[in-house]
Amino acid sequence: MKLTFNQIGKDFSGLKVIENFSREFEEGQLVALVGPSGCGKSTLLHIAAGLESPTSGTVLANDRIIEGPHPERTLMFQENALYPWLTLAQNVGLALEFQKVNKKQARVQAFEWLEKVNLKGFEDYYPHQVSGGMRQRAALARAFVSNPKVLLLDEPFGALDALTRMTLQDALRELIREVHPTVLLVTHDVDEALFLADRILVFSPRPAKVLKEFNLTRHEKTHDLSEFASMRRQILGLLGIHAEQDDVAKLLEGAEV
Ligand SMILES: Nc1ncnc2c1ncn2[C@@H]1O[C@H](COP(=O)(O)OP(=O)(O)OP(=O)(O)O)[C@@H](O)[C@H]1O
Repeated sequence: MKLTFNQIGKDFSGLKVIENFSREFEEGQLVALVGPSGCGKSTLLHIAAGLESPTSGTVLANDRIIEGPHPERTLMFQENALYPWLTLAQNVGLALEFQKVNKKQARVQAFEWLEKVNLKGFEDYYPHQVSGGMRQRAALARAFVSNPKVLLLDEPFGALDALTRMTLQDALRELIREVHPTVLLVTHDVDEALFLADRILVFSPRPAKVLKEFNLTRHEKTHDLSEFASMRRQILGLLGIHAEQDDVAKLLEGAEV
């Protein structure tokens, strides 16, 4: 599904958060949104999800104006949003039950998707009985089970350690290859953006404006991102950061390093 942002502006009680944002995101593309904390990246996702209305402009999903949430556009957050009183399989299946798939069929599909994210054998565990990485795997399964046309990921792996994050990035890439949604990914991790994205938009401080766009479509990527060293330097430079890579995520999150 193609997403088109047409001259989007957004104010919150007079606070200008987004100004004149226009971009087209082609079907199946993964576009990373990178920028300083509070610049308006999540707000762009919420507008695409139909949870917020723009103050000016329109967003189109294919040729239809987005006027509210729709199951074909799925939002996933950093904090695992699994229901603690449901098992992993029930959490994943629930997304289908909301769409009127019967319980038995939903359970079968939940098991299939949990297997794809390496959680075979944990279907009947509750969220508190598995690790944070496993919870995010289950959240990925839940995001993909209803075959979304658009996936809006807001710092999905931000709370995980670096190693777990990388395995989750691999899992996400596999799922994307299979389902082929259009993906907008908000991340503070420049390496995550370089690894996953076809395009990277770097935003200014609020009100969010695109400072620069990077195109990575042709690269066949591994976690060895040395070939992107110069792009990484440019992105960090645009964000006003000249630090060792380990410090970057913390700096972007506003912490002192
Ligand atoms: N529902 C809301 N009501 C009022 N103000 C809001 C609302 N949502 C966001 N804002 C404000 O809009 C600005 C941008 O917020 P947003 O969450 O989009 O930034 P962000 O770039 O995603 O930040 P971060 O990287 O820290 O998550 C902030 O100043 C925030 O306080």
